[in-house]
Amino acid sequence: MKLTVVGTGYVGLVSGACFAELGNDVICVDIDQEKIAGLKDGVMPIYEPGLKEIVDRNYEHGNLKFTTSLEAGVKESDIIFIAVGTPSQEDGGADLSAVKAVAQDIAQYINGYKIVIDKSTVPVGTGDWVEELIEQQQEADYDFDVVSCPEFLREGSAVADTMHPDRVIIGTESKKAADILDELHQPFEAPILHTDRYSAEMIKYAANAFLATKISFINEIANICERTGGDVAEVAKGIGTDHRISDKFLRAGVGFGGACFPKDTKAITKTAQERGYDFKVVNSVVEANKLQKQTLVKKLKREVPNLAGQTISVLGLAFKPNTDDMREAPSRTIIKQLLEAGAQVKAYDPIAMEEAQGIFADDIQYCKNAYDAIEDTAAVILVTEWDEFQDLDLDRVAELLTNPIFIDGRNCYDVEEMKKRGFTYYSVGRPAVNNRELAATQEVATTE
Ligand SMILES: NC(=O)C1=CN([C@@H]2O[C@H](COP(=O)(O)OP(=O)(O)OC[C@H]3O[C@@H](n4cnc5c(N)ncnc54)[C@H](O)[C@@H]3O)[C@@H](O)[C@H]2O)C=CC1
Ligand SMILES: O=C(O)[C@H]1O[C@H](OP(=O)(O)OP(=O)(O)OC[C@H]2O[C@@H](n3ccc(=O)[nH]c3=O)[C@H](O)[C@@H]2O)[C@H](O)[C@@H](O)[C@@H]1O
Repeated sequence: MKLTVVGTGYVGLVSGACFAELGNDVICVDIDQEKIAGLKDGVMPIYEPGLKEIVDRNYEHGNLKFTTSLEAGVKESDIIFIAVGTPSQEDGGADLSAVKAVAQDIAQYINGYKIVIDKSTVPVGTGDWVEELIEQQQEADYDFDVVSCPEFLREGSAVADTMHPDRVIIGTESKKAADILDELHQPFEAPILHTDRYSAEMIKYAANAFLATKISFINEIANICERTGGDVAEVAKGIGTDHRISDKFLRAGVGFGGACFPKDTKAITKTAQERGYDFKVVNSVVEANKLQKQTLVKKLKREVPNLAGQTISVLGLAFKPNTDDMREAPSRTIIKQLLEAGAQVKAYDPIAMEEAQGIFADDIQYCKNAYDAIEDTAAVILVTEWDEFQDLDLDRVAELLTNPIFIDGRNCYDVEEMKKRGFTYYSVGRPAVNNRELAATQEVATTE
């Protein structure tokens, strides 16, 4: 089939490349000329494992094309995916200006029956006004259908998620569009759910809000474990074996970040509020997440109450491993807190260093590896659980630190092991190892 994907970001590029890989002719359109020129030269605008191979292969084969011309994209394809960004506005609502711009362009260039698919995450009802806009602004009277097919890929595993989705949602009441889209999605061999357009739009927000709720829930259980005793990893395992709960998305940590959970939780509460409904659960999820991002520096301050003039190392800047995306990354809150307290920051991330320079400029020191970041610092804060941070040479880490203080935001290390090695070790929802208290206990033990 002939497809056009408008917006060559994570979703547009990955889904465009995957549809091409499955034998379709795909045109990827973007207004960003530099991005399109780079893609034509084989330069990926994002770091995503496995993506470059698929893009290169299909570009060379001629069934994946890149252009800035939406006119060509609309005229040459029967199916047009809208995959532009829908970032948060100041009030938390979704900024739909890019979706509107694309809808206007589609109206201008439509030249026959088209299926316009909204793949961007958009509030319920967006499909209605996209349809109205195209209907009112097109010059002729071409038939078209507007369908909601939300995307569920995760960054870092986007290619695998796209190729093997848990399900495909097709939100339309048009039988013609549904039949064509069934055929398009057949090769994914995934369950296809047909819904009306409103439900499809809501499914996306409900899914993200629910997953975010699981994370904030387990983070709060972790915070309580720290006060009562108990190990949150054991608790997560204990509740996760109940199939009704499942063990997925129950890793306590430093709060969720990224391009979607933060913005989509705010957008769904905003939509509810606009309709006179206070979405209490998700409002609390947002609030709990904001506080969670601040917990690591609070733990550090228990050991180093005055951070002014101290140098602290931060391991991991991306919001999660296997991506260079730093949108709403917890590292940003942590570094801001450290700088405001007068500390200096040495940071390292395996992939996101360039991205980080665009954000922190000269405010922090960029290091060439984890050990370089740790050297001569008063404490290390592990923020993103990249593989290479889960297997550090701990003796070397202890030697390089001026104080063996290790704040682990992702529970990468074993508490007993860290105790044995003499670290002051704080993790999330597990017992802390505090050298001062340890020394005191040992003293008591010796005197007794
Ligand atoms: N990033 C992710 O993992 C996921 C994102 N989503 C949703 O998909 C949508 C897209 O997200 P991302 O791919 O992350 O966005 P992005 O910000 O990475 O990319 C959006 C692209 O759209 C382009 N664009 C903006 N206006 C345009 C226009 N008028 N014509 C052509 N191109 C235009 C931009 O230049 C940019 O390249 C959002 O609604 C997001 O919530 C859904 C699932 C996963
Ligand atoms: O709408 C979107 O854009 C996407 O948002 C998330 O995907 P993504 O943000 O790429 O990454 P996740 O793996 O979901 O992680 C999000 C955040 O939650 C955190 N997280 C995740 C899982 C967990 O158990 N604990 C936890 O703290 C991660 O560290 C990260 O900061 C969803 O998982 C995707 O299904 C969805 O398509």
